[in-house]
Amino acid sequence: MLDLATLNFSSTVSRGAFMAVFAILVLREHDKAYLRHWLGAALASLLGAMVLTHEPTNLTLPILPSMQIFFLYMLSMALSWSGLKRFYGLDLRFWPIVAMVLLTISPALACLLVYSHGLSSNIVLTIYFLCATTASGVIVFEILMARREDLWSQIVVAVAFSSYALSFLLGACLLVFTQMQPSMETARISVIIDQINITLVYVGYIAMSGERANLKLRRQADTDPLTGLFNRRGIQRILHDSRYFGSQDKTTSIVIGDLDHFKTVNDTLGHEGGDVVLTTFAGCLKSVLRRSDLAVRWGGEEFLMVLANTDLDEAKKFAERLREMTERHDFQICGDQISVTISIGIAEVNPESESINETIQRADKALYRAKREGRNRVCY
Ligand SMILES: Nc1nc2c(ncn2[C@@H]2O[C@H](COP(=O)(O)OP(=O)(O)OP(=O)(O)O)[C@@H](O)[C@H]2O)c(=O)[nH]1
Repeated sequence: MLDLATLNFSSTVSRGAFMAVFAILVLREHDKAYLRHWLGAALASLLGAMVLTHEPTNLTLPILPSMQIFFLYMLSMALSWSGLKRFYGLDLRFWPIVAMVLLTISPALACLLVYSHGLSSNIVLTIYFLCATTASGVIVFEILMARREDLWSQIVVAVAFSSYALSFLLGACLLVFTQMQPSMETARISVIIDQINITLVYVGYIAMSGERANLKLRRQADTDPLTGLFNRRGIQRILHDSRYFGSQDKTTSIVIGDLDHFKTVNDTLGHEGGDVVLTTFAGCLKSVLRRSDLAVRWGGEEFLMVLANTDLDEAKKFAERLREMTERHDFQICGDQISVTISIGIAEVNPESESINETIQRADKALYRAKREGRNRVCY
C-alpha cells in the first residue's frame, strides 16, 4: 500500500507533466485563449499539490498552507470553468465571474476566520467541500448546456467533474451528519480519487481541443471555399450515410441547376465578377432552402440541391420558384447590375430501384434537356 506522502508526490508529478503539455500547446497554438485558462488551471493545481507535498504528512495543516491549498485548488476549478466558457465561444459575464471569484476565495477566508477563533478545522473542510461541489456542478452544467458541440471527449471531462462533485458532496455530508473525523485512510482515498479525476479532466481537455481541430479540418474538406456550400466530397459522405434517408418519412428529390452562359458573365465582368455572381447566387439558394435540405456546389457554375421529404411535384414548384428568383435578382458587381438565368433538372429519388448516383444522373440528363430546349427552364 502506498503511503500518503508518496501519493501526494505522484499527484504533484502528474500535475507538473500536464502543466508542461498545456504550456507546449499554448506556445504552439497561441490563438486559442481557452488553452491559456487551462494552463492556468494546471499551474494552480500543481502549486496546490506542491504546498501539500512540502508539508509534513499531517491531517491538520497550519493555517497558511491550508489557506494556500484551498485557494489554489478552487482557483484551478475557476480557471477550468472560464476555459470551458472560452472553448465554447461563450461570453464571460460580470456576475458569473463575481460568483466564481467569491466561490474561489470563500474556503481560504473561512480558514482565516475559523483558525483565528480556534474553531474546529472540520468547519473549513466542510465549506471547502461545498464550494468545490458547487464549482464542479457548474462546470458539468456548462458542458451539458453545450451539447450542440458534438464532441465525445467532453463526456470524459463531464464524468470527471461529476465524480468530483459527488465525492466533495459525500465528504461534506460525512463531516456534517456523522461527525466523522478525517483519518489517514480517508486522506489516502481522497488523493487517489483526485488523481483519477484530474487525469481524466486534463486528458479530456487535450482530447477536446484535438477533436474539435479534426472536425474543423473535416468540415473544411467537405466545404466549397468560395460559396460555403458543401462540395462533392461533402455531399457524397452525407448521402452515403444510411441515417440520412432513414430519417425521412417521404421521398427525396434531387435538383441540379446550372447558371446559363456563365462564360459570357466571366468574359464581361472578369473572373472576380463571376465569383461575386456565384457567391450571391449561393446566398440566395441558402435563403430559399429549408434546414433539412442540402445545397452543394456541384461544379463551376453548377449547383445540386437535395430536397428532403419532397416529391417530384413539390420539387417542380421549388425549382420554378428558384428559376424565377434567379431571373428577377439584380446581381450587383462593382456598381453594375446584371441579370442571370438558370436551367434546372429534377429527379425524384427511388431508393428501391436505383442508387443515389443514378438519380443524380437522371437529374443531370434533365438539366441538359433544359439547356438544349433553350435554357432558363425546368425539366424533369
Ligand atoms: N468566376 C468563376 N468562373 C468559373 C468558376 N468555375 C468555373 N467557372 C467558369 O464557368 C464557365 C462555364 O462555362 P461553360 O461550361 O462553357 O458553360 P456556360 O458558359 O455557362 O454555358 P451553358 O452552361 O451552356 O449555359 C467557364 O468559363 C469557367 O471558367 C469559378 O469558380 N469562378
